[in-house]
Amino acid sequence: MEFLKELEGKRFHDSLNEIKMTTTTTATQMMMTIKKRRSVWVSGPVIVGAGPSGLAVGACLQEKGISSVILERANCIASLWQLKTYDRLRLHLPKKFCELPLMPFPAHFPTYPMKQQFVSYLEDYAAKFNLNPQFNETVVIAEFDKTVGFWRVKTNGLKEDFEYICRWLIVATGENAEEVVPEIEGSDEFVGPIVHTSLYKSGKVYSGKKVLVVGCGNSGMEVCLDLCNYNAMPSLVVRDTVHVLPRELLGKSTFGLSMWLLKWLPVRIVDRLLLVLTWLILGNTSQIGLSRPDLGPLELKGITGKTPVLDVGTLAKIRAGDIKVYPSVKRLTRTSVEFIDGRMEDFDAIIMATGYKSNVPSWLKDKDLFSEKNGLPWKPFPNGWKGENGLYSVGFTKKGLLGSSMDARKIAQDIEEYWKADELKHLCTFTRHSQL
Ligand SMILES: Cc1cc2nc3c(=O)[nH]c(=O)nc-3n(C[C@H](O)[C@H](O)[C@H](O)COP(=O)(O)OP(=O)(O)OC[C@H]3O[C@@H](n4cnc5c(N)ncnc54)[C@H](O)[C@@H]3O)c2cc1C
Ligand SMILES: NC(=O)C1=CN([C@@H]2O[C@H](COP(=O)(O)OP(=O)(O)OC[C@H]3O[C@@H](n4cnc5c(N)ncnc54)[C@H](OP(=O)(O)O)[C@@H]3O)[C@@H](O)[C@H]2O)C=CC1
Ligand SMILES: O=C(O)C(=O)Cc1c[nH]c2ccccc12
Repeated sequence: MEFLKELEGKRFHDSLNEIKMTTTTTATQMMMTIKKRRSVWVSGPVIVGAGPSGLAVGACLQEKGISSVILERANCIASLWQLKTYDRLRLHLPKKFCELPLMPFPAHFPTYPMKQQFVSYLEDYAAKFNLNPQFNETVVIAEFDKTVGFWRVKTNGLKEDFEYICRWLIVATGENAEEVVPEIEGSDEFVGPIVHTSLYKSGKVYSGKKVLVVGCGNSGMEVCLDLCNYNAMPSLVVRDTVHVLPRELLGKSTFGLSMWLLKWLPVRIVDRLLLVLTWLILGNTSQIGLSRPDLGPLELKGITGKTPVLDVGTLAKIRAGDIKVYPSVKRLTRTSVEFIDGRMEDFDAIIMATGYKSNVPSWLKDKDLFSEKNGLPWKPFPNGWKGENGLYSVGFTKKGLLGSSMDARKIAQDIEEYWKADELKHLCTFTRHSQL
């Protein structure tokens, strides 16, 4: 133990030589690797995250002749899409609302591209703009060093740890960085698997099984449908009100139609129209356990960020009795689930479709741009993209990929102004020196 204390002391005194330890049961088995944290000076911005948002801002900067360094904890771009989503996933907004700046989707892509098509678009996008993220590097601390006027961004890598020193720091780690898994009484007792939707690929492994899906956002609703298609027996926990809209209305995408109507009409009127049209197509959803919030879908999205569910067939399955709807879970026992209305039912597996959260407060020391409570910018859209001292945020607008593109453009434009001013300064200095 003394040995450990000594090491801790050394770690404290030696900030550049980070010491990493993994301990097993005995001191003799103690393995120790000493990892040096190498400092890297970056003349352009450092972008944290190589999802669509990080790539979008990298491309916009590149177009202006500004190279950036992109740091990514996973081993690939768009890790949310490649590693944490189910097989049948498609964009649920038409492609024209999901394309990143400077490169449209290929014309042959369908209106709602499949996951693999979206990923291949992103790969082509990264290649076109020569974006080569540093993979397997997790940002663990980023803080502004007032004494020198630069950001210090510390990463942990597989073999080496780094400290990047830069003037601009762009946060692109996303609204969906970490899974939210609420604690449920009796989880330890339940004998079946309890998995988050980020690990769900398809219903194949659940064929013939009774599965409880907790959460009725877009993930929970679509996972239920997928389970039905693989002959599993899903039930859905709906704890609160929810807006379910058809993906298309009057032959147009609901999202596209909403955006068009919003150009002419106030949000409340558009919501009214959407709900009347929805009622004609989907009928009364409260009869099947899905009551609607008092606020309309777009007004609610604007105020709370809660995305309406875009139905792709789940409602019909609920109506047909293929998916049962339950209220909140009270507790779990070995094989069954007790609901708050007193009903009990046996289940083989539980899928937590309970969403995600930002991880920014866990690594960004600055507290001015992002709230520590929810890891999102304090200021609502469209004002949350810029902080102090060269700090920016992209993709935290609750407006999907369209929001990411808007942020990315603004950030690149803003940095370009400083960049040009710097170039001018250097030019002046150079001219002065050559005149001497
Ligand atoms: C299932 C699903 C479907 C969706 N469908 C749509 C849609 O159809 N249309 C739409 O507009 N939006 C959609 N969204 C919204 C979604 O937020 C965007 O699609 C998009 O992925 C957001 O991109 P992003 O780059 O901001 O975040 P992400 O895609 O989450 O990328 C962030 C990256 O940052 C990395 N990272 C996180 N923390 C660190 C760290 N500390 N150090 C280094 N790297 C880190 C992550 O590994 C990740 O690769 C969907 C979301 C989900 C979950
Ligand atoms: N095809 C597509 O393009 C898809 C897009 N998406 C997008 O991905 C993002 C994440 O979606 P999703 O994974 O569905 O997460 P969401 O955050 O949208 O939904 C989480 C759901 O879980 C519920 N919930 C949370 N905790 C509990 C609990 N303890 N008990 C019961 N219910 C609980 C929430 O209820 P409450 O509302 O009451 O808090 C909510 O219904 C969204 O932006 C979504 O639109 C997702 C899937 C497909
Ligand atoms: O998929 C998401 O969660 C998004 O943020 C994009 C989105 C889907 N449906 C919407 C309705 C209003 C605004 C954005 C979206």
